[in-house]
Amino acid sequence: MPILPRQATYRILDASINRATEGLRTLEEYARFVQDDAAANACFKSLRHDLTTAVGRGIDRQRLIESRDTPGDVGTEIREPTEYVRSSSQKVIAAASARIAQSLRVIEEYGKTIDGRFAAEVEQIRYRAYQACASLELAAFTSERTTQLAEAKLYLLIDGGESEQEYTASIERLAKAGVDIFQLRDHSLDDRTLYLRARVGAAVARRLGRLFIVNDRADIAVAADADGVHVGQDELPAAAVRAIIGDRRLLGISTHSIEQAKEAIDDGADYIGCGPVFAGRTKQFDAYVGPAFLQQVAQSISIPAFAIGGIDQSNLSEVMAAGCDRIAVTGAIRDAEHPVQAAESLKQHLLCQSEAREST
Ligand SMILES: Cc1ncc(COP(=O)(O)OP(=O)(O)O)c(N)n1
Ligand SMILES: Cc1nc(C(=O)O)sc1CCOP(=O)(O)O
Ligand SMILES: [Mg+2]
Repeated sequence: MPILPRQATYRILDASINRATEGLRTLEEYARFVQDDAAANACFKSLRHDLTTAVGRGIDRQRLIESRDTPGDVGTEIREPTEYVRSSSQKVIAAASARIAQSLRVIEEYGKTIDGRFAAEVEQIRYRAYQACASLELAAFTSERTTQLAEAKLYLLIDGGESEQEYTASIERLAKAGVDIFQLRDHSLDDRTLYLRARVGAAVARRLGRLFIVNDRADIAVAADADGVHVGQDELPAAAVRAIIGDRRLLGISTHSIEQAKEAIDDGADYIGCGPVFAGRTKQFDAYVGPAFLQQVAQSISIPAFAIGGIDQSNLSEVMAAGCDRIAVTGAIRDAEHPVQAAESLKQHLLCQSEAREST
């Protein structure tokens, strides 16, 4: 007497095999068409093929098909609201990876009631799938970051706020108002608080599809799982930062001349800050680069470049006339009477400029 009704076991196996192969196919397509990664594509294809071969060897296909009863399946009507929402390709990968891992485990467990050798084969496929899914998910994170960075226009430097609640509520409001990148820059916080703010800020920003960068501190950026770190000319050199953050997180470097901008690219920066363009209240300087530097950058720098220093609604047109449609600000939003409206307005002007440029 089998430990489970045979018909039910075959139904479970049939559903789980379909789920696993669909998940593997989802990742195969991503590796092939999004990542152009032939090795990853081949890896998922061989996993799918090996699963089909193992099933063909260990499970009676006729019984599998005969057990299928989709109209009578009480589970097809049950849906979580999140099943219909994938806000990024990385979330598609994460969902497919989870589905593959779960269904392979189900196949393995119920497969044991039919054929132990089949279950052992599926176990090996499951281990290989874990590794392949993790690699692809990490690669998806990286390309998502790069895409978000390439599309970013409005970058805001923030402090840690009066309280964690006020800080996260502000990030949420300003992300919805159009801020694409947040940078935590707060020299008054102790390391523990800086880390805690970075961690919660990075999580909130990720949930809202925004990037989160930590100022100066590569160690805290990694510990808090932020998207990257921003360093200045007198701080850790790029190679030392990379040794801490790796290749998957973003590196931003402050530049004050075209020579520094070119050097930053050679050093592997993902983006640069270009300033100080104008005088502002956040940080004092002896000299200002003005829009002339932005013009040089627009003509010869290929990575994303954010103009910074005293930029607000009153001088944004000068920045844009210099060919720059990306800005990093503090005071223009922090000190505005209505920060949300200030962010919305800056973003709208930046997007108009980009659209006008793309259409010419
Ligand atoms: C986007 C961006 N650009 C420039 C800076 C300035 O960095 P740095 O020169 O290191 O000065 P501090 O911010 O550390 O005072 C920045 N933070 N962000
Ligand atoms: C922190 C910082 N770095 C700058 C640079 O040019 O490197 S300008 C700057 C201050 C940015 O704040 P605000 O928008 O209020 O001027
Ligand atoms: Mg710095």
